[in-house]
Amino acid sequence: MSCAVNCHDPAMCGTTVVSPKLVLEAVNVTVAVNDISILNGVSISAANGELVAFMGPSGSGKTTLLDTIAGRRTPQSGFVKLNGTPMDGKLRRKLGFVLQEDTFFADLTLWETLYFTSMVRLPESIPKAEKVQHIEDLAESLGVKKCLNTRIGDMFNPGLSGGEKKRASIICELLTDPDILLLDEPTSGLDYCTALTLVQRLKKLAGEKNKIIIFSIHQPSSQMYHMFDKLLLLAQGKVAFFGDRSDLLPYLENVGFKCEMQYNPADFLMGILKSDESTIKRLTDAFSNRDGATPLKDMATNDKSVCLSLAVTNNAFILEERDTEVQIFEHNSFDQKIVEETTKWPTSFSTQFHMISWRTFKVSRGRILHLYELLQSMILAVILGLVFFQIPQTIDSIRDRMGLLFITVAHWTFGAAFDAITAFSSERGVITKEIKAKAYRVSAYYLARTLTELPLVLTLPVFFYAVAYWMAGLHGVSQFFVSLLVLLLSTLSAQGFGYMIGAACMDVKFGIFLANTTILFALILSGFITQTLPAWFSWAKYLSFIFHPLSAMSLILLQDMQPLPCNTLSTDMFPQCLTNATVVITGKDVLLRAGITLPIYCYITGLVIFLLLFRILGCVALSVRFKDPK
Ligand SMILES: Nc1ncnc2c1ncn2[C@@H]1O[C@H](COP(=O)(O)OP(=O)(O)OP(=O)(O)O)[C@@H](O)[C@H]1O
Repeated sequence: MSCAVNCHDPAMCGTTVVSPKLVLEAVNVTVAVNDISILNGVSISAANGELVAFMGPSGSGKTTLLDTIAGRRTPQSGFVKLNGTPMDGKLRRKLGFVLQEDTFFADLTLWETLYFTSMVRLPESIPKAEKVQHIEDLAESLGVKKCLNTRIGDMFNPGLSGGEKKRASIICELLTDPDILLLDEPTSGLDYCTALTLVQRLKKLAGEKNKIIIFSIHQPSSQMYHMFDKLLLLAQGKVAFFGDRSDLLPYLENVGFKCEMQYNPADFLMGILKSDESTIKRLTDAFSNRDGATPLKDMATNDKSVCLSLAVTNNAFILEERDTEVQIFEHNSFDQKIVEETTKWPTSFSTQFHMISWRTFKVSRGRILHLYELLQSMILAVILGLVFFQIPQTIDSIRDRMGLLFITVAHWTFGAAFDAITAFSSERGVITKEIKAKAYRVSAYYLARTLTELPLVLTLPVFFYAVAYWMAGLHGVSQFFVSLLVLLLSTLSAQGFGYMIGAACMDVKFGIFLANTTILFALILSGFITQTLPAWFSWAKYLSFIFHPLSAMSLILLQDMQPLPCNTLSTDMFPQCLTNATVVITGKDVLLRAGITLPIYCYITGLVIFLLLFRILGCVALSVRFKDPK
């Protein structure tokens, strides 16, 4: 396969314009973290049709600058403008950002991933058939059409290759036809030919579709280097050069750094950018103090690659290149429809809800109803069923009944909460990327995620409880269904608790620690482990989200139990057996002893309040997390 590039090929080098002129500027951007300067007065500008490369050693600030341009980081000073207007949420919709890491759902195929993106991020006015065609066209042009039905994969179950994933990330952004495309190290991890082909395609895209394409790159080959229109050299957060690529080597020679003919200019540049402090200081000082520095806005408008004039007639763009060539492009209705929709959410709440539900169901089904999960639940239920097999109707076996209820509720509380925390953390990367790209509303995500998982989350507890309940012979049919309902509500409340912790804690380990500690406290406070809490602290059990379902289930299963005669073993639990050996113990006595004194609706109400509270707080925590940077 030949990797040679014909840079005299107009299609490859890009000379056509199909949309109005755009100038993106970052002016005097300064970013610092904890008083450590990361970017120091960096200014760049780019116009459409240009391919701009950011080069610099690792840690020089390339990603930080891309993040700042994309609005993912707020600079301490300086600003980012598009055509002179400060970038805000609306203008950022014109911008696509391909992150350094490719974050996807590993279990989805490439087709499903692209289909989801196009359905939520493209306006509803575009027919589905057109969206599907758009996916296929982009997959074709970036050379991944053959793997549309391959799953994305991860390190455990590989799917797409690294290069294919990178191109998938680029297609996800290109689907919305952004005017500006930012890419953080799109060639990292790719072999020479794949990387070169990718840069060729970006170059072609910038030229043919008239986009501003800005990307960071570590070590471009000589062929790649000559495709860049503009170049930013960063060293220790300062600009060592920014301008036309063709001006760079003459400029460096002027300030005392001559690149020999036989050198790859990129290697030469990286060599000087990685040299000692004094050389870097010389370079950055020379650039900031350069004579006759061209004002930034002129740097963009004077650039040769945008020396084009644009005229728009009815339904066609007529383009004149300054030289001789005249080209006419049919107005692209697909692009136009996207442009019209840049000022609001691309799709309605119901479409976002529908598509996120569609994806959640596909992703969660494998996770929650995994064969191991089912086996684990069934084995545990059978073991409990055997240990508590057909519990006899005697007073000393009351502890066993309550013990079985306690284990059941505790098991599903821990299970649902931890599953929610870990699942949430595993998809956090994708969600963060999509929400920051304004693909959908946080509320649509949260509602779809919560409702879609309901049937999946509830399946295993139903199987578990059915096996354990009937093996232990806890009670009759109606009590089974009512107590099962309470168990399911309790599981949902625990899942909501997990979502809330997952949304609030960036650190998964801390989230698990927090959830573990809180659930243990809730178990202790429930009154089923100890009843020796001080009287002044007795109200605390109502704060336990486990006390309410346990109390409700105990009421359902014990309140109408047949009266049981005292025996010598029951005197500890029921002091009345001491004074009168002929007395019988009723369900009411048992419940009173366990501190369950309220009617059942009070406990169910308490449980529902916790359920709703956790869900609402989870949604608030997510919204705060993804709040738009100013
Ligand atoms: N939140 C942060 N807290 C502390 N330091 C940070 C933070 N973010 C970035 N930095 C530091 O800022 C510097 C620039 O980081 P940045 O990721 O922008 O570099 P880069 O040029 O993209 O590097 P690479 O090529 O390795 O991706 C690094 O030294 C990094 O450690």
